[in-house]
Amino acid sequence: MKFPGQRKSKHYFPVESRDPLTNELNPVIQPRHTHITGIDQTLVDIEAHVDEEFIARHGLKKGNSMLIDDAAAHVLYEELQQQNLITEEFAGGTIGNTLHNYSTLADSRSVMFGVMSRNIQIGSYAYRYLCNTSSRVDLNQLQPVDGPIGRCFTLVTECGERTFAISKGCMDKLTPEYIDENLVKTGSALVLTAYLMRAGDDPITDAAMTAIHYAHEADVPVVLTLGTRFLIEQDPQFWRDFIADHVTVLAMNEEEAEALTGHADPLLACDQALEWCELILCTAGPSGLYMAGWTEEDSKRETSHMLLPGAIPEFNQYEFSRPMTRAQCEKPMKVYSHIAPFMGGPEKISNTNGAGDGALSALLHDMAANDYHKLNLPQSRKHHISGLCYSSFAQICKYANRVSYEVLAQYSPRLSRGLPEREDSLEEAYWER
Ligand SMILES: Nc1ncnc2c1ncn2[C@@H]1O[C@H](COP(=O)(O)OP(=O)(O)O)[C@@H](O)[C@H]1O
Ligand SMILES: Nc1nc2c(ncn2[C@@H]2O[C@H](COP(=O)(O)O)[C@@H](O)[C@H]2O)c(=O)[nH]1
Repeated sequence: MKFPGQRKSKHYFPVESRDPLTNELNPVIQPRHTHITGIDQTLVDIEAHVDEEFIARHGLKKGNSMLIDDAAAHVLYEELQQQNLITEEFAGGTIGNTLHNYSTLADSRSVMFGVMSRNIQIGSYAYRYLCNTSSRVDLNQLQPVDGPIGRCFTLVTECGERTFAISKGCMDKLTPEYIDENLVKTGSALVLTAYLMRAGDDPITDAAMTAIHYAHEADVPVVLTLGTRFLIEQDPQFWRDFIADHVTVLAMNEEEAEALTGHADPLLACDQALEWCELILCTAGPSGLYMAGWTEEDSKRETSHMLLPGAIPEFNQYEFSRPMTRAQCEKPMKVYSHIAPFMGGPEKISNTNGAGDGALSALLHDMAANDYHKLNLPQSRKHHISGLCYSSFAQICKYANRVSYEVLAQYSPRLSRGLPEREDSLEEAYWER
């Protein structure tokens, strides 16, 4: 497990290089490792640059992710091929991307539950999916199916917006027996997407609910990313109840946040959604990102950054506090943080595909690092108070933002490598420039 956020460690990280005093108290020869788990619809992104007329002609809605049937997929694919519009084909799926990016950043194991074609031809989509996934993502639990994985036509229009048309294949055929109870229960987090709930009669929804049940039994945080506003605005009350009943950490963009809460202001949306869950990551495109959560009143920490105006005045006052669940607090108080895009964003953004998933993988890294540190150094001062994360709200914002930038700069939703090694301190080497 790498240190989250590539900054100088004040606590012992990696855990082997500890203070000689604590070594005597509790010698650890081999650190104990942690992992996270996730469920996804196994998908390959087929990226093409098209105009808005193309989107409308194929009955799609700009910015949405829509399911299309085999006939529509055939027509779409034929046209893309004939006009030579396909620019890239790479492994996708919102949770697949998040697990891959987590494993790349943390240099640590994640486990993916999903399906995979039983017979794989070299060069097929299934083959590409496997080739384009980090070897730190454990794919041994995948359920074999007799058919293709899904295809996600990722149609990028001139403004950089991406519209998804999903040809399902067998991506929703995952059954609950393929969810390994022990792996979920021993994980640092279980990560899911709202897309898993739109599978109709296919079993992946039951598989997700089974995993959620295992996670709750073992007190493992359940992390949900909302996917697209179009899905949420169909039935916001369903999602509010779902989050209140099942979700610990919620990730969304500002449009999904508005669909969920009715608030266009991301800060007010976060404030509202905090009534239903414990921690929120809300990305807001060119406006950067917000985090909101709970901390213990008695251990809150004041920021040294400028106090920010907003719908909640000086909302970032305690952003140096660490996120906790309400159950971990005697006197819970709400904390908010915001950050503008790293270095103002890359000079050129060809598309924003996967920027939000990238931010979430950084948050997951911080959560898993906390678990890892606690498992190996339970007596550390860090764990006198139980927290959800290793770092403060402000520090996680920086890290998440930095990772989004990297995804935007490299034209693919999956990181090809971790953050640059020279960036051994975000504050000194990079951030303050
Ligand atoms: N146009 C942009 N300029 C600068 N940074 C951006 C831009 N779009 C996205 N980002 C960065 O990427 C993060 C995630 O982007 P966003 O578009 O909100 O995610 P999603 O893919 O979930 O819609 C933002 O918080 C910001 O840091
Ligand atoms: N599991 C699913 N993933 C989907 C679906 N529609 C799109 N996607 C994936 O989202 C990422 C991009 O994420 P974002 O951060 O830009 O929102 C992309 O790689 C697609 O594969 C879906 O229905 N299910």
